[in-house]
Amino acid sequence: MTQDKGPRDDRWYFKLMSPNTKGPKFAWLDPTSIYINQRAFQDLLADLLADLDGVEFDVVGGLDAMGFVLGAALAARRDVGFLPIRKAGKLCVDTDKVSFTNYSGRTQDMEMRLPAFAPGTRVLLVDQWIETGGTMEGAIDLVARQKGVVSGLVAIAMEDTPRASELRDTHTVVTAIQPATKWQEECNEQTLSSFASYDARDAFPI
Ligand SMILES: O=P(O)(O)OC[C@H]1O[C@H](OP(=O)(O)OP(=O)(O)O)[C@H](O)[C@@H]1O
Repeated sequence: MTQDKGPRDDRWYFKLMSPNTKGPKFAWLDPTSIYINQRAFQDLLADLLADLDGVEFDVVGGLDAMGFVLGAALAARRDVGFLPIRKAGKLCVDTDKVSFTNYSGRTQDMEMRLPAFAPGTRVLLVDQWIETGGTMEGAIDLVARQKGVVSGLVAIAMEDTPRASELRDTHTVVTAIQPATKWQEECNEQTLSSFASYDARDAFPI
């Protein structure tokens, strides 16, 4: 059931997120349009940072590719370093590797440099969006294997799929789309009512 969270349920910048125009091989949603617009990007960061208040971490681990944008911005604001977790075959240093399957059903490999941090390091994992949770689970594994501590998971949106919901039960999760809001319901249905009036020009830099 929808829970009215007042202004928190009405984050104006969600309306800038683009629908898929390329068909089922692609994600249903493209949040990157939020990044284009200075006001939207700053408001998104401010909302996430407000909810991260009290969450302690030593480094932000950003997931390839779009988690780099959000993760690096949050790391800079919180004055910590940034650790890229990359799709396989890109890093020219020693790496640890996991396989994961994401929303597309494709199995891919993901790598993190080895070593990346000392045991006990607190890592905040950031990705743009979580659907099945497969990608995030892979990143959690990589951190655990180097004896890091996952201090939280951050994304713009996380669908209430079974594995993603399990992540909410087992970790501190901060998402711009708040659980039990109308945006969350729409996200679960993989269509936003704002798509009907979507205009790419609304996201243009001011
Ligand atoms: O929860 P899952 O089902 O695993 O899917 C979520 C992943 O898919 C999207 O990225 P994508 O792989 O499309 O790559 P991109 O970041 O390069 O756009 C998203 O940013 C997550 O990384």
